[in-house]
Amino acid sequence: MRLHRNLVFAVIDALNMIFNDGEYADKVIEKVLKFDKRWGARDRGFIAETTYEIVRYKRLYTQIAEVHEPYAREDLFRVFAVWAVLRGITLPDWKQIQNTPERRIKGKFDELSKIRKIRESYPDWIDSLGESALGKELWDKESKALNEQANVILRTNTLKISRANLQKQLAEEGIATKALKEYPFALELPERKNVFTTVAFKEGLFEVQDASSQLVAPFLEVSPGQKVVDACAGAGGKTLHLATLMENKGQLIAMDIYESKLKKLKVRTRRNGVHNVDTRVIENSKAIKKLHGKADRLLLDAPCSGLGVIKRNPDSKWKLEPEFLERIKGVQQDVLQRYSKMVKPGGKMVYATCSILPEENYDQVAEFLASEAGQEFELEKQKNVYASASGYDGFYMALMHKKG
Ligand SMILES: C[S@@+](CC[C@H](N)C(=O)[O-])C[C@H]1O[C@@H](n2cnc3c(N)ncnc32)[C@H](O)[C@@H]1O
Repeated sequence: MRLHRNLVFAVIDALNMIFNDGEYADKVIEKVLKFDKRWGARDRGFIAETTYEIVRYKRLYTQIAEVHEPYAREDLFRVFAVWAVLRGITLPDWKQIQNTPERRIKGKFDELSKIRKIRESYPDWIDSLGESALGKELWDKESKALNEQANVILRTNTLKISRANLQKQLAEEGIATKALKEYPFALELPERKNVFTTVAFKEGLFEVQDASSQLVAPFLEVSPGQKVVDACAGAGGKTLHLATLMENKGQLIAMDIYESKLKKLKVRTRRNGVHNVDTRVIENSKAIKKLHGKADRLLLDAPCSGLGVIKRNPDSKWKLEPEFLERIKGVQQDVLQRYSKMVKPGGKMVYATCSILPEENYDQVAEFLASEAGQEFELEKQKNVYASASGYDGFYMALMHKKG
């Protein structure tokens, strides 16, 4: 591979914004890719993938490069040179990376790779938490699997098209896909492509949604005509999926504390041809009380650490803090306690997170079931999805019913 100066400079700029200015990697990539209109798909791919790879292995690469935060521009070039040497790329004769000690880099890599938290690049606290929560064997696998690049997965909007026909239409638009056997609505792209410019996307024939995330809505066992509440709907990834399972019939109430997210959801419902969604901002407890005892089904797709979706958001490894985890666990239990009252007798509720930590998952459900609010509920089934076993994001979901 030949390195192009302007593309490498774009990577350095991106790393500076992510590591030194604390900006989110996805937003930074979006911004940097706009620097030069002449860049083609390959150039863009190089910038995005190299930046993400360096963010993923930040601890390993910065330790090999012997640089410390905040990183000067020359430090970021040293980190980049480490990445290139370990990839077996011949370094060009640029002054920024002159005298890169290739043998020393390889030697340090061999030495530091013996230590999991450095090899897989996790902060100390996440690495010890992962091992104590999941056990050494599972965390060894999971910490590695969460560093793999996430493939693009689509969910067919079955309100408009079947999966087989969507696959055909995308093929006509030059997008090859593979139907995933165990995920009835999913198509996976073997090769990364921008799917948002396709006619199929503009017509609302699919949404981009990880395969594990596609397991959540079916777990709630909804049917057409029901009254379903999605209480942490955000921009509506799962709301849209619930609407397809309800065949656009019945009432689907999408709630969130942020109006801005619900606005994005509305745009998506229009594109998807979804007509049964009613959005409600949770400004105070009134919005919840109004629905006490009314819902046939309730989805609590709770805010969480996101430790299951590190593939997609590798910078969260460096942004997440123990205090945030403690705070979010409080929100998770509060949501279970107060929002569960919306379920009517005989109704069902799913509590889900994109975390792999038992303290955000089963432990929360167990605490809820043992509390006064949980007395009327029984756990029907639960599922832990690990990236190392599924190849997709890490998730947790628990289905509970309220006694009739
Ligand atoms: C995991 S995200 C939801 C993702 C969304 N369901 C999807 O599939 O695209 C969790 C959501 O909970 C919202 N949230 C945080 N605290 C909340 C609360 N107390 N009540 C309701 N929603 C809350 C966040 O704004 C965020 O959108």
